Amino acid sequence: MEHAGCRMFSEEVVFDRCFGVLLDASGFLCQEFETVSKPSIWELILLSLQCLVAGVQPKDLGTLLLSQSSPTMTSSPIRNLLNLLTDSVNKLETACNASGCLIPDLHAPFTPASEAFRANPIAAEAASIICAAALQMEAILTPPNVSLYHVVAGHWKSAALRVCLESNVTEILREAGPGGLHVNDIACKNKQDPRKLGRFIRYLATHHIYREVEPDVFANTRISSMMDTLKPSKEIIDHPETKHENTPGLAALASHHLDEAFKASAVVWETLTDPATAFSGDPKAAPVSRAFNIQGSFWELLGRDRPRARRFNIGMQGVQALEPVDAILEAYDWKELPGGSVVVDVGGGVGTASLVLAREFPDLEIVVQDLPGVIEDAKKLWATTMPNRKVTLEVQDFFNPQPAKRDVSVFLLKQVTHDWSDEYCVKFLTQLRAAAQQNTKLIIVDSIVPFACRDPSGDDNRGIPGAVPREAPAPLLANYGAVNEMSYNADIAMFLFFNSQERNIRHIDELLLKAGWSLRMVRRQKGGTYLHSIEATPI
Ligand SMILES: C[S@@+](CC[C@H](N)C(=O)[O-])C[C@H]1O[C@@H](n2cnc3c(N)ncnc32)[C@H](O)[C@@H]1O
Repeated sequence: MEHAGCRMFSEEVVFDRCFGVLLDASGFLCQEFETVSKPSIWELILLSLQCLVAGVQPKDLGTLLLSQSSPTMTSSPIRNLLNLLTDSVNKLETACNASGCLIPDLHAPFTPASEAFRANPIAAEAASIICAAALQMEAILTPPNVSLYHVVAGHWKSAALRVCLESNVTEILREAGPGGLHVNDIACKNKQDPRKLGRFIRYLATHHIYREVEPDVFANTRISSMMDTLKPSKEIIDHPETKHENTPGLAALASHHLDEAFKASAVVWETLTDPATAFSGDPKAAPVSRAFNIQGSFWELLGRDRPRARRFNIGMQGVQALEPVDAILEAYDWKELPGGSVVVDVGGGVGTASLVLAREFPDLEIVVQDLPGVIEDAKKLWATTMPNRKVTLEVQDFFNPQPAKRDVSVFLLKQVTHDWSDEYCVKFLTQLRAAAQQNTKLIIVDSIVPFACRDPSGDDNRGIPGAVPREAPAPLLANYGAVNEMSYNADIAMFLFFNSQERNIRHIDELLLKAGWSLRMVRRQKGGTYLHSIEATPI
């Protein structure tokens, strides 16, 4: 007997229905979830009663039983990922509520505030786990041919992005606001064919870079806003040659990668199979030289192409700006050095890192070494920034022997080794070893590429402190997967441009040993920086 709005059952009906539901649900579980160990009879009775009252079908009872994940039941991989997701979303929301930070809105432009939540390590870690779990779930469930084509078609997406970046779609859409703009109006401004342009924007909107607000009307997302030069669209459409001047630099960097790196990528296989370049470590054997048909290195290409050189420099300044200026202070326990200790910043550029050390540690004797033109620029910089600080700004090719009679406490090599292939690195590391005393430290500051699997070397007998990075919880990839992709991107870029590479910790260890140095510890820097510090001593 049933009333409107509520159900009334006689005892017999309850028993019959319970029993029926129980039988059906057990059958369903046996058929559909063969790997699941059997729930107890009491769990089944309780849940079947709940189902009966709620009007749930036996098939759904099976699913419900799984979701309640009794300790006796084995979880599926996607259920494990879902649990990680749920747990991490809880942690992220709690951390954001406590700090007053917002979880970013995909449809709002990037601002420093939109990323502020990452300053809290618990929130940052939770966000990484959520991304890694979601991507792994996607890899499990997306048809494998589609997954493969995410990568096969990578260069088509790059081509679409280049079209939008170079034709200033982001700036035009910024001016249109969140309601977006019809593709005909976008094309009218950037002088493109709307039927072609719309297809590229839609392709990117399918990956959350831009948003199709209504058919053929597009708006920016937080991701596309990263390409914004923040200049009026008319100005950069009329004067493309100065588009990147006085900008944050990420658009310049992306433009450089979508141009030179894109073209170099097209000839990677040819470079690896040509006997003249396949096993060479020469910078002139990099794919970029083949792509642009030049005999020299990438530097020579830039030397004869001013606009590309200018864009590259603006992009590099943008990358440098992402790195906290004071990160060098965490690279070594500088305060343990007695007053008068000599720190040599090898290939130190204009001395950006040394300026920080000179300010914080007035008693250190600092030497910045680089090639002649760079040292000229360094002199100008130090004269204006720290006119009263005694510093040695020295022209020194690091492939040559170091000046004799200098008792060096620390040789610092910041972002130098990744510019060179192994054979060249061994040459300059050997020169530094020849000039080292037994107590000299070598500090290499560079990125360290993580393995995509768990690294057992933390447990080996040598136990190098810091050698193994923080690893993601199982069943995630130990390196957190594609959310942590930037160091692999950088590695491939170093190959394309310089025939060099970013290295993993075992590779760095081997390189040091070949040049007479012994790896002692790794200082993993905090705060999202991609640079870490490797300390070595003479063997
Ligand atoms: C990527 S930059 C790093 C600069 C600096 N260490 C920093 O982190 O800001 C590499 C530096 O190595 C310098 N360099 C390249 N070849 C060199 C050589 N043979 N001898 C000395 N310096 C060199 C370059 O001029 C450049 O300043």
